[in-house]
Amino acid sequence: MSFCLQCHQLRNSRKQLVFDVSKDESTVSITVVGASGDLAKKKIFPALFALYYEGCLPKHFTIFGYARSKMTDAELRNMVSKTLACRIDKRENCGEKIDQFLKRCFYHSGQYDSQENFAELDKKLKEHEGGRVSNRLFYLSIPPNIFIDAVKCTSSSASSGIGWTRVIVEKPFGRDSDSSAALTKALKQYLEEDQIFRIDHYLGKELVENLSVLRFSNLIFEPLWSRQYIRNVQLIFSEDFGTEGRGGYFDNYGILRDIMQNHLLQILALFAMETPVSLDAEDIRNEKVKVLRSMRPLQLEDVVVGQYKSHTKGGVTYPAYIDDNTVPKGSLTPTFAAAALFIDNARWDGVPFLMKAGKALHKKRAEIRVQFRHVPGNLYNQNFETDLDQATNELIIRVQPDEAIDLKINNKVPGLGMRLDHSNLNLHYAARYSKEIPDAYERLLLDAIEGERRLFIRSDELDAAWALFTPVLKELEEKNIIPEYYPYGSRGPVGAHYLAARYNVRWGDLGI
Ligand SMILES: NC(=O)C1=CN([C@@H]2O[C@H](COP(=O)(O)OP(=O)(O)OC[C@H]3O[C@@H](n4cnc5c(N)ncnc54)[C@H](OP(=O)(O)O)[C@@H]3O)[C@@H](O)[C@H]2O)C=CC1
Ligand SMILES: O=C1O[C@H](COP(=O)(O)O)[C@@H](O)[C@H](O)[C@H]1O
Repeated sequence: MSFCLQCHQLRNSRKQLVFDVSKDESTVSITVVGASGDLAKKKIFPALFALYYEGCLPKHFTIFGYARSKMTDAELRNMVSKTLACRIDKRENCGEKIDQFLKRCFYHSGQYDSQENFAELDKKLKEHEGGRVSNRLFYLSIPPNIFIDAVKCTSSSASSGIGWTRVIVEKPFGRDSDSSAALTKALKQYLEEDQIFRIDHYLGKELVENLSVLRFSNLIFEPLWSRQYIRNVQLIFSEDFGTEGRGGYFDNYGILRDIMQNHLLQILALFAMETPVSLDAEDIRNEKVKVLRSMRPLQLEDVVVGQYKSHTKGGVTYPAYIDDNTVPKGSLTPTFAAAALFIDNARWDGVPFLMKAGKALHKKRAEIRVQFRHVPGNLYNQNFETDLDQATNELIIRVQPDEAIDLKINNKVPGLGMRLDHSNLNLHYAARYSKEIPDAYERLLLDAIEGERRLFIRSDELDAAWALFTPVLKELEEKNIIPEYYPYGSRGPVGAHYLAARYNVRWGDLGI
């Protein structure tokens, strides 16, 4: 019961309350299409369990796995149980809760383009729904080339009769403006825009959600949030592993499409948008679209691309990107990119927004760094021991790991002299809050169940995002631009530093 209460508190703090966990007699059926796959195992089933554990799923719910692989209900439960055992074992009464959860999980094997197989699924769903008002959520966790087949079959043969039907679509949403528009058009043949939940899981990360709170509920930040006080903004993503097993997918997309055009650009839009009229999904997304449309399409001279090469360290040899068997020989696909973007509006004119994203780098990290301008006529310029560039204030929002907000300030070193030092005012989540931070997929799945669209991508947002990246992606490919090779586990290509230097920027993560 305490779990339900927690969830009620969570819900009540949200604007839209769609159902009451304890009283609602309607049912929610969640079908994970592609249930045998990597994402389903790694993220979707664990997130669904976490929601169940927290009492956030409605009283009547059923989870179905759907894929071509032959599996019985017991085999699906076994697969889910294994993945849960290795991920969520720290919670109280976890074993008991897992058993209860698994009893609500079922499996149906079928093709993604078979109306007949989806009609069989529909029949099973109806049996479980027991004549209640049925709401159905389909999570398409399948490769993009079969999205449309699955959407067509879902909408014609397995959608809910009386309740709602929603479909979560995973990225990639196309690979350029044209393919994205074609995907949107195809989806809209079968679904209304308000049934489509395009997921960008970075929007579900705690510190990304907190970005608007930080800006709009603290007097001390919003007045500084402009070209007048901010020198540059850096959006940094790095992983300390390579494509490992996903090279086949990755090679068709590359880091600009895999991370920058979506995750980092979404963060940028939230960071830079004007104050929305309200916290309603449409108001927020309107502002995001506006700021994206005020941006200049990325220019080739403002991009540096790299690819990781093999490296031996401590007797271990780490593979090159092209050593992955699923990657075509001689592939030039970038596994690293740095880019400078600009927003041509009154607030941000001339402020470089620098992005850096890479795989197989020295650290796993995602952060936003805001470097403020110098203090004009600073009385203490002579008292710094380091160069003045390092004496500017910096706000660091660490999205992961070890979620934190640090504000770098200057202070006097205690003592009789007058020496200045830099220190961090910090909010480190692990120290401040004992509760575990929910995974992004938990938040987003709950939002989709509740019909909250704020953290999902609208089709015009997608168009605006692709308009910024499509020209440069075409140019990189047409001109066969050779990436700068960087050793696996390094800090990436030196070109990223030259690019930043062109705009008088020093990457803030250099010293860490
Ligand atoms: N994995 C990740 O970390 C992330 C994935 N995504 C996106 O989520 C979606 C799912 O990803 P992921 O789980 O990694 O994908 P998988 O490659 O694991 O595919 C999921 C399932 O789809 C079926 N499938 C795979 N290839 C084909 C094919 N060519 N034709 C028909 N069915 C196929 C398989 O099930 P079966 O054979 O049983 O039918 C497979 O288990 C993709 O759109 C991906 O881009 C997004 C972010 C991160
Ligand atoms: O969408 C993707 O994200 C993951 C990184 O997600 P995170 O939550 O673990 O930071 C990335 O590895 C993958 O290539 C990409 O498709």
